[in-house]
Amino acid sequence: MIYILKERIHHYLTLSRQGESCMKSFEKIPHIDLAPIFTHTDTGLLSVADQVRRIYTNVGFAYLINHGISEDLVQATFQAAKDFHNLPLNKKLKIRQNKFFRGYMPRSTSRFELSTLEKANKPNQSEAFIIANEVSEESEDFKLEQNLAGPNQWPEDMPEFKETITTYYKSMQALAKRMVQVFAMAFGLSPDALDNYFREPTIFLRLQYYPEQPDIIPEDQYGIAPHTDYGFLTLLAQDTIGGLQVKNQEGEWIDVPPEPGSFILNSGDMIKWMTNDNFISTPHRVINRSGKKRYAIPFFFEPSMHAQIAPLDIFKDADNPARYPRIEYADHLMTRIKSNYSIGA
Ligand SMILES: O=C(O)CCC(=O)C(=O)O
Ligand SMILES: [Fe+2]
Repeated sequence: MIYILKERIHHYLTLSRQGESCMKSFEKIPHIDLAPIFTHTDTGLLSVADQVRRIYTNVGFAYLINHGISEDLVQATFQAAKDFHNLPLNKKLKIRQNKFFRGYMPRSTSRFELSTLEKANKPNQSEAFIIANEVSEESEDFKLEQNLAGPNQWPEDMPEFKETITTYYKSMQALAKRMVQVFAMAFGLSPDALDNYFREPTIFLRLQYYPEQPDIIPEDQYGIAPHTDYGFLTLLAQDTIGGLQVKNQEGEWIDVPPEPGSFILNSGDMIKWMTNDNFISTPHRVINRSGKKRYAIPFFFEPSMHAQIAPLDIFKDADNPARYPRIEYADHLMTRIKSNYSIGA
């Protein structure tokens, strides 16, 4: 099975390199039905991997349906996000984001300054509650207080909040791990070929809140300014308000309207890096023009801090040498965080 996919991907990559300039850009976001990956049949997995390859070499975003996560859990998590953001400011500030990036991020403390994308001069009009992966107290990073290795912070007296968020986190982690296997197959590798990069995955779960913005919004005033995600993949739940847009190859901003019951999956910079630019990491942004509060819950699944990331052999040959050097994931992540946030160890 793997062999067939490998042949196919080589054929496809040759074609897409030849036809790069005439590849049609996208105008809407495609769907991926995940039901076949839970039936564990080879053909089912292969057909999903095939769609993943087509979509993430071209669009970089898709709606996932039949993903196996209960809608009740998603709704409970949105309710928890609202409960948190409705707390009085002084309570939220008690767990203000620590130097490990965890806790409450007030408005105006992040902006995305990326040379390759549009410049954001104004801070993002959003707030967040952030938890990240637990790190062993025995680890070097924890002892040295580096690479965001430190404790999560939870609001006082809200045990059910912690329980709901933890349950959601664990469910999303299981789905993300499965999707890494699907991506491995989409790369033309065996399903477990990428597992080593995610032995101690770097994970961020953010409860994002975008307040109502005034009717007239200056050009460069965003809920989140244009950016690409730093890691490997992001699984996003958004509420019914809308406002997320992604940029196609023509430079047009395409809406990603809410579709209840689905997640959005987008590929991050590490997928682009490991595939030597064969897969893409698509710029996106949020502008909340609805006149209402917007909530969104992105789950970021990223390589282990000390994973070594370089273009994979299958994406290199004499005519296509590596476009990126080998890096340690922590170096990439910390550089991005330091340039975009007013916090970070
Ligand atoms: O709020 C959203 O819909 C997207 C958030 C996002 O892009 C991010 O947090 O990286
Ligand atoms: Fe993002």
